[in-house]
Amino acid sequence: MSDCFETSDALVEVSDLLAHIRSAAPAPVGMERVPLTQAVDRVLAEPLVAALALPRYTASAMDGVAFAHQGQACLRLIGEALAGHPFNDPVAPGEAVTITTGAPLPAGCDTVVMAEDIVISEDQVELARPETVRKGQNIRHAGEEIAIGDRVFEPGMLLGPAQIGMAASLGHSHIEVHCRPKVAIFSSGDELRRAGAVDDKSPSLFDANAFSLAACLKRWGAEVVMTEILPDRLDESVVQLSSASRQADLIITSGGVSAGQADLIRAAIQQLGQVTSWRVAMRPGKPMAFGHIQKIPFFGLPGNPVAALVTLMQFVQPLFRQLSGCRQWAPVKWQALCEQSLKGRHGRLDLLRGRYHVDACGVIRVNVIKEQGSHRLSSLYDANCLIELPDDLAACEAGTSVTIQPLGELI
Ligand SMILES: Nc1nc2c(c(=O)[nH]1)N[C@H]1C(S)=C(S)[C@@H](COP(=O)(O)OP(=O)(O)OC[C@H]3O[C@@H](n4cnc5c(N)ncnc54)[C@H](O)[C@@H]3O)O[C@H]1N2
Ligand code: MOO
Repeated sequence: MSDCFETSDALVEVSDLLAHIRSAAPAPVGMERVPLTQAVDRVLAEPLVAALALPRYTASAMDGVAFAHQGQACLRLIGEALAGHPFNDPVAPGEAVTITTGAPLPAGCDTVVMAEDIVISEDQVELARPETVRKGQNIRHAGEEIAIGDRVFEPGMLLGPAQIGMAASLGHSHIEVHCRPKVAIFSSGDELRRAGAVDDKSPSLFDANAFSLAACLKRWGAEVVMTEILPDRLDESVVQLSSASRQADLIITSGGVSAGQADLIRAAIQQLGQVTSWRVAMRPGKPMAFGHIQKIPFFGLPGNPVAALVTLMQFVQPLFRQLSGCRQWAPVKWQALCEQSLKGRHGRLDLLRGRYHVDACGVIRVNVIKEQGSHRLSSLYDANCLIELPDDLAACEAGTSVTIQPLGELI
């Protein structure tokens, strides 16, 4: 890693910090076999190879009648084929069977006409519009979706409901996934009290960050192994962080990382490992620190509650996804027309809280939230996106196209 990350207190550019974090990320955590019922939002650790074809057999796609297509309008009904109860005899030309959706197509049949387009009287079937019938219609062919031996999913895939349904269709009751990365979360500051504790009326405040950060990480699939408050004492912080480094795959602190006399987090990390980057050219989030204790990555997020969550989304998330084994993850970004002029600060990427909507012509339009203070958590839930004002712009006019990060995709 470059000296700039080790020694300089200059602001690090966002793209440089992201590259540094990516290169410093450890290998993905180990794997475990879990029941499919617990696999949603987990990351696949081994390829899923099909031992079966899908569909498993050639079947009807409609409720109706099956027969061999020869242009005829009238057929003799000889039986029925149901999903789960196939018709096992061959069907001769001129004959038909009633059939349900998903029932195996009997031998001799190649076409299905749906029930709405036929008239049945006793053992006769009349096709209402024979001229519209195409040979082979309404048939699902064995193996047309998945062939035996196909690599259906590659490792690194995030498993959603459709992938889980597919794994079940292929007969898997369990699946090999990466373990949940273990995360230790600390809030730093003598002013902090744990929600639920007695309010001692001193100028104290309830710890918001441990809860908001843990909530976000759990959504991403973390196992949060501890959430503790660190006092403004170096020795105590060193002991607790050291203990966390023996239990967690990732350590996150919030607060105590800027330039005040009680900002001890960087000093604690320097005793145990290394801070390789401090202060990023981004607002909110400037005082963020990154480093490691032994091989365990460490993020020192700023204490202001919005800054803590925004830096979690921007910098912790990419590393967390790598740690989880995700191979394809990238942040979602859209272009939107800004309806107001925007003000930021030259030399920093401003991430303004905004609200986007899609207008009647399908254009995404965005407005900035009035109050942007990074202590105001309400600015994050009043918003539905972050608006990027790049570091080479101090302002932009109304009507400019800007990049937005939809919050629904981030947290
Ligand atoms: N001289 C400087 N002062 C400050 C700088 C700077 O660069 N130089 N940066 C400012 C920015 S930007 C931010 S953000 C804050 C972050 O500083 P810290 O990370 O050291 O955070 P604290 O000072 O401990 O706390 C800041 C603020 O947030 C409240 N807080 C902290 N933890 C929590 C929590 N878990 N839940 C709720 N609220 C929390 C804390 O009480 C403070 O009000 O520094 C600026 N100053
Ligand atoms: O990280 Mo701070 O939020 O810019 O006040």
